[in-house]
Amino acid sequence: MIHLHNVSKSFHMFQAVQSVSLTIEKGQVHGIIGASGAGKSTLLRLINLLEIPDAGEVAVNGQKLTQLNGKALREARKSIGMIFQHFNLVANKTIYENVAVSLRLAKYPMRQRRERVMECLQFVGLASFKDKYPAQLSGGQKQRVAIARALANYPQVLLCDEPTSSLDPNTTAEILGVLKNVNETFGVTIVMVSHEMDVIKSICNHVTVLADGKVYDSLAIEPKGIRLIDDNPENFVKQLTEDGEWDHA
Ligand SMILES: Nc1ncnc2c1ncn2[C@@H]1O[C@H](COP(=O)(O)OP(=O)(O)OP(=O)(O)O)[C@@H](O)[C@H]1O
Repeated sequence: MIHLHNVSKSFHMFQAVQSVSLTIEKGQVHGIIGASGAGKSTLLRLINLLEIPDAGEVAVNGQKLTQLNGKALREARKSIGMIFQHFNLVANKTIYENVAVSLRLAKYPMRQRRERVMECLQFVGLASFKDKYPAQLSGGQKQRVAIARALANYPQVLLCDEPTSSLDPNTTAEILGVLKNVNETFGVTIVMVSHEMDVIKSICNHVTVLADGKVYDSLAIEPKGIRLIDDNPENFVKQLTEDGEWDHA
């Protein structure tokens, strides 16, 4: 489904990604983890050619993206959705318009746009928020809108760049639940960058560990499931005053 072959990317002489080869099979929830600066986001952005590689080959759905440009690349990108840490919603557009914009850009048939927007908002549980603006939503709700927008064009791949890093633990769990549902319901292959081991272990069934722009290891794992925390204030106080809590750090 996704094949990277000897892909490299430098920024001003600094090699952020160095000759990476990686295969991600259809239907995987594939995590990418590593230290800050390891090249995780750059690697993710190389998959849809948001970053153009200096060398190497990127193929998605059997299409060599690195051999495409202009219209053909835009067309191929429709099958690759993306979400970001800071949601990237358009502040002065309603929730409805934020999702509709991706259909407009993809020249989705005009008459069917409304139905498709509402289908996607329903999937993420936010149909009743359609006339609100991003500033009126919580972080978790904004990320759900971003997921609806990314799903609008029926992608086969969803790239997630630190999708839960701005969220509290229980909202993180909620978003991970939505992503798992996207994978299971539509068979969408998910590639998720995160620096949080708990996030990676919860839903990923394959993980690539990056170090200094190179693949350190790539392995199959058994997802541990999504863990909710008790966010009752009593529990916070209890945890703050209990001995041995530092072990959790
Ligand atoms: N557009 C850019 N211009 C210059 N340098 C860049 C650019 N994008 C990334 N880099 C550099 O490339 C290296 C890898 O960055 P990248 O964001 O891919 O790492 P990361 O593993 O995702 O890090 P973090 O977890 O901190 O986000 C970093 O040293 C970064 O400063």
